[in-house]
Amino acid sequence: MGTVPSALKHCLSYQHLLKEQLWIGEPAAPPPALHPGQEFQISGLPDYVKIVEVGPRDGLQNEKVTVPTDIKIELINRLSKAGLSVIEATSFVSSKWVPQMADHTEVMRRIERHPGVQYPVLTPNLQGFHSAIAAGATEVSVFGAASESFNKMNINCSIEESIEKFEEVTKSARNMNIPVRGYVSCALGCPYEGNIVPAKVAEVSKQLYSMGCYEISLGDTIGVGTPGSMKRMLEAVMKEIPVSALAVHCHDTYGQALANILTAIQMGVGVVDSAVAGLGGCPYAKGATGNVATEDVLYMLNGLGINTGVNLYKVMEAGNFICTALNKKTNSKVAQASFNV
Ligand SMILES: CC(C)(COP(=O)([O-])OP(=O)([O-])OC[C@H]1O[C@@H](n2cnc3c(N)ncnc32)[C@H](O)[C@@H]1OP(=O)([O-])[O-])[C@@H](O)C(=O)NCCC(=O)NCCSC(=O)C[C@@](C)(O)CC(=O)[O-]
Repeated sequence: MGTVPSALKHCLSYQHLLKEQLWIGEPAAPPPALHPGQEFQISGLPDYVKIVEVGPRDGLQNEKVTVPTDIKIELINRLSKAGLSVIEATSFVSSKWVPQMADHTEVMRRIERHPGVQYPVLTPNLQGFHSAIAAGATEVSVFGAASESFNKMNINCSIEESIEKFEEVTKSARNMNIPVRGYVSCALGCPYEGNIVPAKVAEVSKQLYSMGCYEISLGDTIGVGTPGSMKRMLEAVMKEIPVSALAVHCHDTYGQALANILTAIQMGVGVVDSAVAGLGGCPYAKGATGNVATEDVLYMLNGLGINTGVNLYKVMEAGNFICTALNKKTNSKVAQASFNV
């Protein structure tokens, strides 16, 4: 904001904008009446998009300094009050591999659970699944990849071996009525193999869907995708899986995340993963930056008249809380503009 004249800054002050309906999380305003012959330029948009907030897990897992458990719990509690219906809380992985998530049990036991909010956790195998259930998880996610090299680096087994482990998890989960979500990482590129063909993404997605995952989240793990590659990948996956069961999970390394999400929702995808303050990165994808910021996704969706049920201002406050606790600057453009940081 350094070169913006102060008069303009005053015009668009945070206090002023907060008074606008868009900013306080009220249902999106109905579109203005059209003149005869006038059409909206953006077609095929849904009325509602579900946001899956992954900040407490994907966002924090990559932090170098151990984040105190109380801070994680407070973050989740604040997000729960913002109207989000899904908050990915932690992961039941090896603490030798991802030390930041070692307090998973305490997090799950101590968070305030709000009615209507799901708190899924990552479980790569049966061991993680049983620990998660013992800690009170009522929804889990398995996480595979469309790249052999990434899968090996991330969960120490081949894609085929991982599918066998995930089948064990989904079978146990089915017996306990626990919903399972499936991730496919490297859907638009891999840090070790580069380009990934859409057919491979479709193949792994189909395997996860066939074993009972109710939703498949397609991860642009290193944020290299563009609307073009997103469209090609989704076309391939949608031949195998109904679009109603798909989600997109975009990192913003190359600044393409919002454009990619818009492309996905125009193609019928109704679920978007994002992280408060754009926190994040994957420990096994060096150089990849954070997830797309929840605040920025909400701002875009509000502007499109798409309802999410989420209060943008409360998410911004939660983002401010975690950034202050971590002593870092938010990656959300919306929060930067609003708080003048
Ligand atoms: C998957 C494992 C556990 C395999 O790890 P492994 O070493 O191959 O496992 P193992 O079965 O050979 O067991 C070795 C040790 O790990 C323990 N172990 C075994 N399983 C568990 C478990 N569930 N929880 C806790 N401990 C576990 C097990 O008890 C044993 O302990 P020891 O006897 O040596 O003391 C390991 O590779 C791991 O933890 N990897 C970390 C994966 C991870 O969290 N990655 C980041 C999340 S994925 C992501 O960010 C991408 C995503 C989802 O956001 C989407 C996108 O952006 O694309």
